[in-house]
Amino acid sequence: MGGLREFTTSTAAAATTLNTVEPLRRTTLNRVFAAVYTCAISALLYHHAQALLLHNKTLLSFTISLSLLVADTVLAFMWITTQSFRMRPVHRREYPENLKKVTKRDEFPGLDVFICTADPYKEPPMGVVNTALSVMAYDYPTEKVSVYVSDDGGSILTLFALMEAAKFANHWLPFCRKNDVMERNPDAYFTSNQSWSYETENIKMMYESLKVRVGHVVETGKVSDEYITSDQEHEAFDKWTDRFTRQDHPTVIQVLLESRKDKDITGNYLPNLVYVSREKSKTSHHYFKAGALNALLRVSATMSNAPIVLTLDCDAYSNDPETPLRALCYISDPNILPNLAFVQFPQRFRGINKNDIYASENKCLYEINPLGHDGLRGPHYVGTGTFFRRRAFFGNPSTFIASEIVELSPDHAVEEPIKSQSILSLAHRVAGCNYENQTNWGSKIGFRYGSLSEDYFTGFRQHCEGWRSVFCNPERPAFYGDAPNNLLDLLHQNKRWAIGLLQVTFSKYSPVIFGIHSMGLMGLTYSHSAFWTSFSIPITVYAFLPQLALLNGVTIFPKVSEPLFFLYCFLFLGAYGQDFLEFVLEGGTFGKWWNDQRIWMIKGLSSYIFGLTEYLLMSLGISAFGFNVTSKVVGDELSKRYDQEIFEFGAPSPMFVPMTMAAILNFFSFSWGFSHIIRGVGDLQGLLLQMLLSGFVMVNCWPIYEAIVLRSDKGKLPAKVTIIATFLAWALYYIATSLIFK
Ligand SMILES: O=c1ccn([C@@H]2O[C@H](COP(=O)(O)OP(=O)(O)O[C@H]3O[C@H](CO)[C@@H](O)[C@H](O)[C@H]3O)[C@@H](O)[C@H]2O)c(=O)[nH]1
Ligand SMILES: [Mn+2]
Repeated sequence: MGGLREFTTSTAAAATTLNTVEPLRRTTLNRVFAAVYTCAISALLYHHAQALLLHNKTLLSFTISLSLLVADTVLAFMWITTQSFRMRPVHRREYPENLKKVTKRDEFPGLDVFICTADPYKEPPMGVVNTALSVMAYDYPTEKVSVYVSDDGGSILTLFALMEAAKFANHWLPFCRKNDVMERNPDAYFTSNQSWSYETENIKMMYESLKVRVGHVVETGKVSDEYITSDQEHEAFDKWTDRFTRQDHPTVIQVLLESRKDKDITGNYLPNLVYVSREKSKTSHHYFKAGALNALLRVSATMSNAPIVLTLDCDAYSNDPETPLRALCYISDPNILPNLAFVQFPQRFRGINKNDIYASENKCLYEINPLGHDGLRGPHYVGTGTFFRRRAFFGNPSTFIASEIVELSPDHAVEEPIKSQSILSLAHRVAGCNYENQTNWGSKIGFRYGSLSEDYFTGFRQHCEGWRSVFCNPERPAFYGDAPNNLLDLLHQNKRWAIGLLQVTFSKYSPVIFGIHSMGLMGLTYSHSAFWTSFSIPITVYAFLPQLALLNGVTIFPKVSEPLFFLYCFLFLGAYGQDFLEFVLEGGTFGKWWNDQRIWMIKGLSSYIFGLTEYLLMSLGISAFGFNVTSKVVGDELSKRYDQEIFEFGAPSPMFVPMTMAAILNFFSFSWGFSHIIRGVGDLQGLLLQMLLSGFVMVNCWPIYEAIVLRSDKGKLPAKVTIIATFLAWALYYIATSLIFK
């Protein structure tokens, strides 16, 4: 890593500002509010405990007090964990224009880009091609850039697409440079660019014909001879023998472009482009994406061993060619560098509809909470858009852990050309599926194993080791990816995350114990995500219990005349109000916030409950962990409904059942309450809060009512789900009424 050190000192010599950091103005207010809110929570929990200990004479009052105590304790705990990122939020800014002033481009450190893909049908090869081209065309010395694509799908289609990309890069890279193109993802460029010239027309035609060839190959599922132009390509495709399957195949490493050798049409060097499909066998564990990334860490070490590594999901294309320079503004800062593990850019998504109906932007996770993390040890690693220092994968900032062979060490210099026999055979060796046996990979070095949320776990372990990270959120989004575009995909994705988090929560590295012990408040930020699934407890309680009580005319909240009534109002409005303010202050709109809180409720009634259940089953050995890749394919009809902001249910799934039950039950309880008010019977004062709550849940459930009653399109709620949910809601009412409310 000599290269990185020299680079730092030379820039440090010039006293030019590369980055600034500033506390957010709302910090003091946050702290005052935290003190007041803590008192309010304590008062409420005291009230519940008292009710439970002193006044519980019947099964009814006991059940109610206990449920409310448990639900509110969970909410209180989760609220406390959020304080960790409200205590010291910061905004950073970086000045890449200054970097250009003080450093010569040929002093920039090398950059290895890792792109992961896993399934040519859920992750169309054209998407991978566009992502690869967008980073190959970075505004960065091309001979310092190496792009490695990991293909866990072991697909000849993806390899073919990348070969085509390599040929197209010859034209695309000079075109971008010459015309100073911002969208270096060709697809995005041709969709948005309106000004035409002969040159543009020409390159567009090339791109279109590439698309046709790749499309044809993907459609037929094989690479026919007409598309193979050289013996080298033949040799590569010949590796796909009859015995080759995605779960069982030898390593395939194909150098598609070699920098310092391959030149584009204007005579400039091209970056390295390497296709890697690590060895797979049915008898060994592959650790999903973490395993893929570790294989890339090693393969890239043998070939280019750049000190900076950028990890990207295959859909996360670059939207700004300056991005590596922004990362360098931190990496080259001698005040930050010694402990710096990574610079994290937020995940941003293309094609989100106006009010973001599925809250796919995940604004709190990707944009708001990281500001708070950044005032402590830095943002969590979110899997993509992350510039790592290679050194951060080998031990803590002061103690280096060597890997088993010297060639994989971060300061090992690669002397030979990457296509040389010795390099290629070493690269194959380190991509083998038994290579990691009896090594520290996945436990002490590299990306860490043991969680389906490998990003969360790896970043967490690095922070525990004493590393820090930096959050970089420039105005022009650095990367754009694909968000799930239907409800079920979203719920499945969140279920996977939930399971991944639980694997960490209940490991020996649990954030609440190990995390808080090793890094205090920062550990609390990780505890917040670790217990996401626990939100399902209060959400379930508040979606069903007050409503069942209402249907039985039983009051469970304070009357309007009692002081406790105002405590409830304050707690509710305080939490929602603060959440709303943060959302809007960071550029959100009311519409998006509203959907964000709705989706939170929906996840609580599906992803989290099912994630928890599946985690338990898996821990008992009843089912196995799997990584279900999120589809990046968009169907026409589906995307039309998405653009109209209509919820997509479509396929019948058990995940829809609890939320539909809640919708039905809240409708009936609200109607019951309403009819009693009209008739002037019942205790309105006592039942008011329950009525308000039912009303609130109903407004949130509006898309579900629509999907049950008003719609006839393919995305409506399947009748099967409605029937089962109605039956279960009725059964719940019947059981509760006859056992508890009798
Ligand atoms: O065995 C596998 C499974 C997945 N992937 C890749 O992992 C990435 C993320 O998969 P995706 O289905 O898009 O999951 P998301 O939930 O959308 O991804 C988020 O959550 C993941 C952890 O669950 C992180 O790895 C991602 O970076 C983060 O964007 C994709 O590029 C896949 O190709 C692999 O390489 N190998
Ligand atoms: Mn994804």
